[in-house]
Amino acid sequence: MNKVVLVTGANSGIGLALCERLLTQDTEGVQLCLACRNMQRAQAARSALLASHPTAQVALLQMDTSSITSVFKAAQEIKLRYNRLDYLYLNAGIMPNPQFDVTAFFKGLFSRKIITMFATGEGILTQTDRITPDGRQEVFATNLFGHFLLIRELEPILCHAGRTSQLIWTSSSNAHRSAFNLEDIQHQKGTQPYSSSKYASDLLSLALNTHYNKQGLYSSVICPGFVMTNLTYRILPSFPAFLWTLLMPIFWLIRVFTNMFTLTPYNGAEALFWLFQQKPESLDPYAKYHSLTSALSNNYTQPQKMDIDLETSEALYEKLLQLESEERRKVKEKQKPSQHFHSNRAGPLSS
Ligand SMILES: NC(=O)C1=CN([C@@H]2O[C@H](COP(=O)(O)OP(=O)(O)OC[C@H]3O[C@@H](n4cnc5c(N)ncnc54)[C@H](OP(=O)(O)O)[C@@H]3O)[C@@H](O)[C@H]2O)C=CC1
Ligand SMILES: CC(C)=CCC[C@@H](C)[C@H]1CC[C@H]2C3=C(CC[C@]12C)[C@@]1(C)CCC(=O)C[C@@H]1CC3
Repeated sequence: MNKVVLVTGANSGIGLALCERLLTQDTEGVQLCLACRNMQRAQAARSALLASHPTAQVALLQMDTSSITSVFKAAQEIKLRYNRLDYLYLNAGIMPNPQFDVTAFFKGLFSRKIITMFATGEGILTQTDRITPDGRQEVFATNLFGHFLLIRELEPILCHAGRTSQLIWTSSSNAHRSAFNLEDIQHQKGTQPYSSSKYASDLLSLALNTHYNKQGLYSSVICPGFVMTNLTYRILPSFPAFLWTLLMPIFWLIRVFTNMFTLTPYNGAEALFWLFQQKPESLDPYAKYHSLTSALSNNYTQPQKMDIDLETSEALYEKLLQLESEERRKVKEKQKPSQHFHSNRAGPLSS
């Protein structure tokens, strides 16, 4: 039976490279669904995939992970289209308005933390977040909460007796405990919403394993390394794309010191692809699976223990469940007037 694979943020960068790799390995055996916010970009991605794999099954789905209504609507559509979902890649992500601290960067160059700085971006990046029309912090909503709601909505097709399904989060080496605060899970107060959202995804993955493993659903976290994509190009907006290309020899040199400079989306997708081939029961819920590229350009995947604990992961899970109830209540409130006219029809969000 074909494996059904859904990838969020699949129209570019690491998500698109993963789709290409999945089809290259098994064109006929995979039913791909690209979940994207922009259908024009999604169409372009589909055409590119079909150009190299003309017989592949590639479907498109409109979903904006920052919008509660869009996520609920997309989940309904997925449940109508598929009666099983084998892999759900939670890959869509943003880092809006990044500010690159040039002074900290030059200080870092002459400190003992130079390798860590290049591997994680620690200490040199901050962001200014925005509020979504739903009233949530945009980075939290896009990178974490929209995905959480999607998983909860897709529970019936993810959890099946007698078979397993996998959730695979694209996290980051930039995920730090210090950026995350249980009292401010949306990161309203700080300047590192990206790091906070990625650390929250590490915690949430652990909690999902605690709550869903017995139903055959497993969650893992990967880090793609540092990859040149739209997300990273925006970090230095005044830096045109060709200057990034000119920096490539320096980046290849840095690879001698840190194998986290995977640089291409293909290399960055290594761990995502590797997890596709693993038995989920054999994976470590406390590990982050890193895509790594050696100085000689060999790709491999390596697990590294995450700086997370069960207690914090459970506390975050509880808070997310509370937010979920709030959102469901709001949606029901909005539906109330129209219920008058459609009294006997169960609404898409009635679960
Ligand atoms: N590049 C890197 O070095 C690293 C990246 N990552 C993570 O990898 C993931 C993929 O990013 P990457 O490939 O680098 O960057 P890209 O910007 O190329 O890809 C991000 C994808 O997410 C989509 N997306 C963004 N916001 C939303 C939204 N609200 N709803 C639906 N889709 C959305 C984008 O769509 P659109 O094209 O419409 O913007 C795009 O398809 C992200 O989670 C990122 O945090 C982690 C570590 C390092
Ligand atoms: C020579 C020169 C101008 C170097 C600039 C390098 C920095 C812009 C990068 C060094 C490490 C990079 C990095 C990221 C962004 C760009 C760097 C800071 C990320 C934070 C991007 C998003 C992630 O999820 C993790 C990345 C870690 C490394």
